[in-house]
Amino acid sequence: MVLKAEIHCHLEGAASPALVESQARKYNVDVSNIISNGVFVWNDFTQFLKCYDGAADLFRSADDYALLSETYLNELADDDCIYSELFISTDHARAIGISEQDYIDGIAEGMRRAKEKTGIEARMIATGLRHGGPESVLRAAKYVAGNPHPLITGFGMGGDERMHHPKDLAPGFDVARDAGLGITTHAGELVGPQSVRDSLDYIKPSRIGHGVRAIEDPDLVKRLADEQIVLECCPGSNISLKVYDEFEDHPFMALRAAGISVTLNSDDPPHFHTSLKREYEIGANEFGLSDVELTQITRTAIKAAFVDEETRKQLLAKLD
Ligand SMILES: Nc1ncnc2[nH]cnc12
Ligand SMILES: [Zn+2]
Repeated sequence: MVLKAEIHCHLEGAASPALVESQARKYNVDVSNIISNGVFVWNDFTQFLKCYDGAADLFRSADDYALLSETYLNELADDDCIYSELFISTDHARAIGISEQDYIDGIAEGMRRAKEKTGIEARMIATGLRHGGPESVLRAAKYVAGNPHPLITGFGMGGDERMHHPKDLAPGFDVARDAGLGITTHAGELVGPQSVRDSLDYIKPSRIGHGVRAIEDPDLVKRLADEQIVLECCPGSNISLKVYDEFEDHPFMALRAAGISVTLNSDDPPHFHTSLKREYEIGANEFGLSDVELTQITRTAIKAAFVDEETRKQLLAKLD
């Protein structure tokens, strides 16, 4: 049995079609535009984001969010996951008209219940939405910096990487860093190496979400290895979004061979027909990783986690 850890998963993107359909019944909403035959439907990244927002729109109270985080974390724990970092977005709270505080308290309550039941440790990474622009990222950062929560330990950014330059988005990350939060950002998923380089220069993260397209530039690969930047790789997501056609084209093993710290993650599991368990299976079956090597990947994730040192020590001890 390989113990697992996940440091890149979007909470709203982890809601299963069954859970979204049950929420749709609760709020009497038609979801046939985003779910067909029990599967999320979208064709490209832009449509995926719309589908994601449609699912997120059905979580409308602290109780709904507690149910969502508890359900996902219990599933993870069943698959031998001991640690999970979930991307959250206070923009979603604003979109559904609940307070940021209710949104965060609901998620924290779900985390508490899952931990009580399974022992799984979890933290939140607040995110700004890139396509919302610099002001919206700054607003999200200011909220979490001004309202510290013990389970919010990082700040990141998702959304459309094709929009806005990291230089313009950096002020929000400066606020979050000054508040003591760990920093990560999506880059090198939809856009090539320049996006990763600009993110390193201006956003100064210790981790990059995806980052896989760095492989297109050998100097950047060396920089990522030298600076010990950890990549939150999500191979199933990359295949689903057609960043790569086949797993044999995926650069996971090449990045790893170049000395970069890589991890395995599910991103938005039901949208990409995956789970953390399946990502580890991809590691074994497509990339040829042994159980010892997969456990090393879990260790890398925990070493890179945005968590206090005592918790990190306890988690690492479980792997020995
Ligand atoms: N794969 C992804 N890339 C960028 N933003 C996202 N938000 C949710 N999933 C995402
Ligand atoms: Zn992501």
